[in-house]
Amino acid sequence: MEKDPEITNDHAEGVVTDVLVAGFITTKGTLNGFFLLMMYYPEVQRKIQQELDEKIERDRHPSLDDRPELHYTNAVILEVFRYIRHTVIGVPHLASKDLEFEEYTIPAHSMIILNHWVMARDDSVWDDPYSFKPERFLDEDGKLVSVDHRLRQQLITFGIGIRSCVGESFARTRIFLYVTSLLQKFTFSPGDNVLPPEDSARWMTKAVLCPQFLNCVVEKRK
Ligand code: HEM
Repeated sequence: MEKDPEITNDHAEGVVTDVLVAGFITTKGTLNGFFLLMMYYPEVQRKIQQELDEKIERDRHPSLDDRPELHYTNAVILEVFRYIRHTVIGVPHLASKDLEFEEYTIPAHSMIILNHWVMARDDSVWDDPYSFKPERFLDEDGKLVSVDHRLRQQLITFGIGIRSCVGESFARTRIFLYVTSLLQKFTFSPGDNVLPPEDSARWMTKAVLCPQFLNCVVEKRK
């Protein structure tokens, strides 16, 4: 604003709101969902910790270089994206010209909104879509299926095309680092707390879906 008089308070507020809404709330929502599911599925949490113990020594912090080795952990993160699907719909787009798609004609200037929720639960794509199954992203050798695998192509958590999420790489790397750093050192359990519903359809609807509350016990691992 100091250098360019055309940049106004409105622009600055817009950028801050974008980063807060598009960046913070979405990433926080994924992490809320992730740790909530770890409490619903303690055996999944244990398997991640086991993988971390095998692949990373306890006195070394996990880093992005460890990412290709942590197949199970990566599969769980992907399944959390699919299962909670907290960014229910995409950002509205406008058809720039008349389009033909299957039996539909979409006139120019129509608003197009992707329904991520339905896509993440489409039973013609996902086997048993209402179950939390990280193994669906692993092959028979327990390795993460490659990015061009049918299921990973169908999981468009961050949208698709030139207007897809600009924060995708930032979000994916931060989520990996949070998850691995925390589970390497701590175990999450409900203790005496009541957990919010596992089903994200019963969470609060804000800019994204988020659990109403999340209280838990965090214990240092021995
Ligand atoms: C788990 C975290 C995140 C999820 C699930 C997510 C998801 C999405 C989705 C579905 C879209 C719409 C894409 C489309 O319409 O095709 C989007 C757009 C966007 N995201 Fe993210 N996002 C996340 C994190 C972030 C972060 C960390 C930032 C920035 C720091 C960010 C900034 C944006 C912006 C600016 C757009 C609009 C892009 C455009 O219209 O060109 N997002 N995001």
